[in-house]
Amino acid sequence: MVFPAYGSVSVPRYPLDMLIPVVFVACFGIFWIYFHFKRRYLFWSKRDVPYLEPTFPVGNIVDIFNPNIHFAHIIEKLYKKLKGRGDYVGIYFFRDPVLLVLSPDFARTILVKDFNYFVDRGVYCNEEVDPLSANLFFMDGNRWRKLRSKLAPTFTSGKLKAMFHTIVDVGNRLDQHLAERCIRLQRIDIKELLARFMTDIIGSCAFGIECNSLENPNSQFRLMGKRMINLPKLKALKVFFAMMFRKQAHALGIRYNDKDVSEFFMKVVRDTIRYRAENGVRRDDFMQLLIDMMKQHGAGPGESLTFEEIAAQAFVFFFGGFETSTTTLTCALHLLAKHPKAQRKARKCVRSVLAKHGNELTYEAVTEMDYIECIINETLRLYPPVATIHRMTSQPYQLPNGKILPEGVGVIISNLAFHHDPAFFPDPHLFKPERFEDKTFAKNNPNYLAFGDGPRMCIAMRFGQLQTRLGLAMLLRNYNFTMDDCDIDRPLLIDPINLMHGPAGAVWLNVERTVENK
Ligand code: HEM
Repeated sequence: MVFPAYGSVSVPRYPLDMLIPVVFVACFGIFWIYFHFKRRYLFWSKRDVPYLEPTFPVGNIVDIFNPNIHFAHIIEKLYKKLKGRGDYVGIYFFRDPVLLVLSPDFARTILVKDFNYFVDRGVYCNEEVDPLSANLFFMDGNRWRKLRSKLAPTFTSGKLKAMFHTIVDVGNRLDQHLAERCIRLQRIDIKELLARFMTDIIGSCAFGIECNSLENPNSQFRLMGKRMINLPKLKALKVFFAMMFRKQAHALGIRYNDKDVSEFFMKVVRDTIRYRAENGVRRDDFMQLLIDMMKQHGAGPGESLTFEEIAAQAFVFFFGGFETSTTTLTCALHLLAKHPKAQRKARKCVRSVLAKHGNELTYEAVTEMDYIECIINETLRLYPPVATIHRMTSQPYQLPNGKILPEGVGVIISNLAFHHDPAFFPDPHLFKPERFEDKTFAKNNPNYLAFGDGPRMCIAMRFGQLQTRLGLAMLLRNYNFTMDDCDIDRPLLIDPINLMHGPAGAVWLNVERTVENK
């Protein structure tokens, strides 16, 4: 064995000559990024668009690193600051120019009149690693157009009527569930209860599956729903990175849905399709309509709905359906507990319409409950679950000042800011369902964008309205909702990390079965 002589052992060196190139490369990198950003920051001035001076590297969204503020509130804050500078203003999300729309009329131009220039939503998705992201919400261009026209017939009033009894069945189970618990006053986390209720409705309507999460809070569908909504901080950061840096996120293969969540939904869809085919089962639900579409459109290449496409649409119906409607109903009940007079009026409306319909909750009865409609509209005005509307130029677009926006520039519309602007809704922070008593007010109002607008507005608006109205009617018919005195003046806190704009944590209300004339 040969031992090296002490004198020949080479002493490890951490020398300056290794450090210097590293520091040099780092400095060069930082300078390069800095100048790259600075060049990008000339985008709006070159196009004579009024803009807000950006700060390197965050642009105009400095608050993005504040973990206590929701993205929709950051945009609302910018709107308040910049309002009065015209129809639109240029801002920057990190290095990317984004057009912030300041007037509802210009919002309508983008969403409706000039829609052909703004077909894309421009949100990140990566179909290769995450097949469920190939859904209507994320898709762009011609693929979106084709899919939208195929899916639109899913939500006609005829189809909704056929599905109505499925929703009522789940509603009856909710009634029974509460009846057993609320003979005397009970304090209930209404958000959790409604999330389970909505999971059961959407599970049934989108997948044709009895999730039974009302009875079993740990049902797999409920757990999956929670996983999609309550993002851990690291995952939220990843999603946020993907939104801001789409190309880089694509290259890194970032996915929204965890692999096991994705596999769970794919398996449910596969099993459902197989079960129905083998047993000749048909149901009045979205899944059946999707399966029928797979058969109908199976003619030409590119025309058929593939299994992955079916799974992705069922998934977006589940995700889009349960969280938006849970948030709406939770906020509505919270507001009604704060405003007992409005709650009594709503209950009276439900009971008097039901009396006319032989005490049966029919489709026609629910659509006749005008005051319930006003409450849902006012709730969505105050708390829109989708609180920013996104578009991206899908071809070069000439701005009203004659300058051209190239393809791929983001556009953001803050429906939350419009809804809270006293110029459009006097006393915007007060709960006044009566504002919507004139039925045309919500329909033709460019300031009210709870479901978006134009060809890309919420495809399931009528379904969302139906299930929230029905849920509210069922609950108000037999239950009274109140809150403890100490909670009356406390505002509803919004969860800053959730992609949707909805309440943070539990929402506790006192629930009690009511007597007929109360
Ligand atoms: C109260 C309930 C709901 C609200 C407030 C709501 C709101 C919205 C909004 C604001 C958009 C974006 C519109 C735009 O960009 O112009 C949207 C899109 C969408 N929503 Fe809803 N939604 C609700 C319920 C539902 C339900 C129940 C489903 C599914 C069953 C659903 C599925 C979708 C889909 C698939 C899109 C994308 C449409 C497209 O890009 O073509 N939503 N929703």
